[in-house]
Amino acid sequence: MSTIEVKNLHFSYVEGDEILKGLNFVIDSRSTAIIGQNGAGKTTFVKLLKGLLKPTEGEILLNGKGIKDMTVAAIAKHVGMVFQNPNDQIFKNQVLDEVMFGPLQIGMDKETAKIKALEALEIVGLAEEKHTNPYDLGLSRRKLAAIASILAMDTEVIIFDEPTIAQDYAGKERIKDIIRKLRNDGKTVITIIHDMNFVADVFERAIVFAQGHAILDDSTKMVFLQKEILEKSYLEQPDVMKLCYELGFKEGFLNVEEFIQGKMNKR
Ligand SMILES: Nc1ncnc2c1ncn2[C@@H]1O[C@H](COP(=O)(O)OP(=O)(O)OP(=O)(O)O)[C@@H](O)[C@H]1O
Repeated sequence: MSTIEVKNLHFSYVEGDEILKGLNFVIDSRSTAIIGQNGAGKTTFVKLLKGLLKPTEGEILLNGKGIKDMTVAAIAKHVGMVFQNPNDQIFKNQVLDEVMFGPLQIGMDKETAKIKALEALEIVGLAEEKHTNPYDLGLSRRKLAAIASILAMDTEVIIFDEPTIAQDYAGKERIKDIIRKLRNDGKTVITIIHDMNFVADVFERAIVFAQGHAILDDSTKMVFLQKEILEKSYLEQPDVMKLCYELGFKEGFLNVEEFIQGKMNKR
């Protein structure tokens, strides 16, 4: 289990226009969703975490070491990131080669890289497609191939940027299982996401970014109970929670399973 400490983190692309205005939190073992309206600075934050951008002030410590003192290649051995658009990530002609590329880049030997790649393809449900050209896969399965290529690197930290875009129900369920498995395997999972129902189903912690600050940071349930603050940040509660309030229930249930469980317990 790795530790990530974010200390007084500031960032500006353009001088005088701060995007991040002093973030402070510690990422722990809980699976964490980062939510917030468009332009809130979520992607900027994860780019800082990957070392692709440098803070203008403050720092991020990975296992106690300042990220700004590490090379992007050194950070890549610890932090893997699945990009929003798989086309930004995929460039090999065969799924297996694509999924082996990341592990080889971070110094894994060929044999281990192949084993890790085949395992990862199994996890995302693409074992049968190892010889397929990734561009012959539809967008949702291409995205799963991109996820496999990061899983195969076996990094301690895995970041997903909008994993559910272009996924149908089955794809979303598979990605939920992947995130739960990673978390249970002791990986640190951080996900930028706009789909609040997905957040409610999977993540243990939610951090809300707004105007350069982390304005809420708590268990997913506690965050979603802050209806007024969420509305000010142009965020919605999950559908089941909204429905329960509309129907007059006092409790804030996150999803169908929790609702059924809560009602059964009262019988
Ligand atoms: N390379 C860049 N140069 C200048 N400004 C940028 C650059 N990249 C992002 N920005 C600006 O920084 C702000 C934060 O962008 P960022 O992509 O981090 O937000 P986000 O919360 O990830 O948004 P979204 O949910 O739309 O992906 C936005 O106002 C954006 O226009």
